[in-house]
Amino acid sequence: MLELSNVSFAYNSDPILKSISFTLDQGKHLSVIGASGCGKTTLLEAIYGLLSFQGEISWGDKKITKPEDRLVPGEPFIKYLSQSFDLYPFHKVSENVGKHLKSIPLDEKQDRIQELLEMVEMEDYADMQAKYLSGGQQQRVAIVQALAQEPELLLLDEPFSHIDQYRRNNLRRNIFNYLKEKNITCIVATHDPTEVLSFSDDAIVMKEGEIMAHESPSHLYFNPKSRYVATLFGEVSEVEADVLWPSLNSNRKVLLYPHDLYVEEGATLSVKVVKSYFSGKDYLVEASNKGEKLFFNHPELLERDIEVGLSADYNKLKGRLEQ
Ligand SMILES: Nc1ncnc2c1ncn2[C@@H]1O[C@H](COP(=O)(O)OP(=O)(O)OP(=O)(O)O)[C@@H](O)[C@H]1O
Repeated sequence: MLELSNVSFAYNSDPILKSISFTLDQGKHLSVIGASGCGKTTLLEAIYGLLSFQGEISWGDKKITKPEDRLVPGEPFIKYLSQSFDLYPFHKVSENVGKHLKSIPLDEKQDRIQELLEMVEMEDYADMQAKYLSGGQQQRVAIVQALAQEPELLLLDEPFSHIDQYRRNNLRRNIFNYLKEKNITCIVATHDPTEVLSFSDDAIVMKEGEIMAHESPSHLYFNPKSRYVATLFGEVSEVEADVLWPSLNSNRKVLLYPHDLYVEEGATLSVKVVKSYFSGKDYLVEASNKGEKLFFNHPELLERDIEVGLSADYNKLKGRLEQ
């Protein structure tokens, strides 16, 4: 189990991590999400042992050391994939992967390199020098380098950020399924809601160096405690509950995702359409209500300036009323 207790860190006088505590069981996958600059990378660096943090981090009975305690900073049983890929540019892709397979007999090595490259759909590039790879291809090789050693704990910093949408889904399935099979514990810093919702057992939301929420992804999604949390999953509207459900007689507000709102004749929430954005299966409609921006999904294009009424299902959303 990974355990952080009261971990704090500052580069100068401004604290970047503020008393972070959580545990993560072996084999579980945790997403760390939050606005840019909230401290996700710094958290991964502290766990890997690259920073002189305060507090304590342990993996089972091993304490994570700090840079001053080691000749080469970083723990050998952890693999950290940072946002820079660090490939050897003049070496072939297969050699870049092979370097991370040190304790494997030579006759098994080629098969293992092939198997790993297939997982990220890079087997056709095995003999190419890394310097000729695109950014996304380099990232795919860096991912398999991280997997090659089968670490006990894997730390991934935005691991699919350079990979096109078309490949990303397949790669994510391959990689996270592989990690589960091998019982490798994993922490992923990400901005991508799909990584949180589809591939994590747990999620941590960070804001300005603090943990705002630590929950299962579905609980986080359906019960966001604040607009900040909900916004990490997409567009969010904040509406007075009274306007949507007058009989409630409440001055509380409710956070709504675009799919929570639907057009209904006679609905009490009246909005003016600003713009419709085609999103494939429907439109994301931006609208305005007394100067407040709102978003809802609609199956057809709605022209600018038309007025529509919007409803939302109270029974489904009552848990989301602000306290
Ligand atoms: N070497 C450094 N010296 C001083 N400040 C730093 C240094 N590295 C990072 N920071 C600051 O620490 C804060 C947290 O940065 P960090 O990279 O952890 O954020 P992040 O959540 O990973 O952001 P992003 O999502 O943009 O990658 C930022 O304000 C950043 O400017």
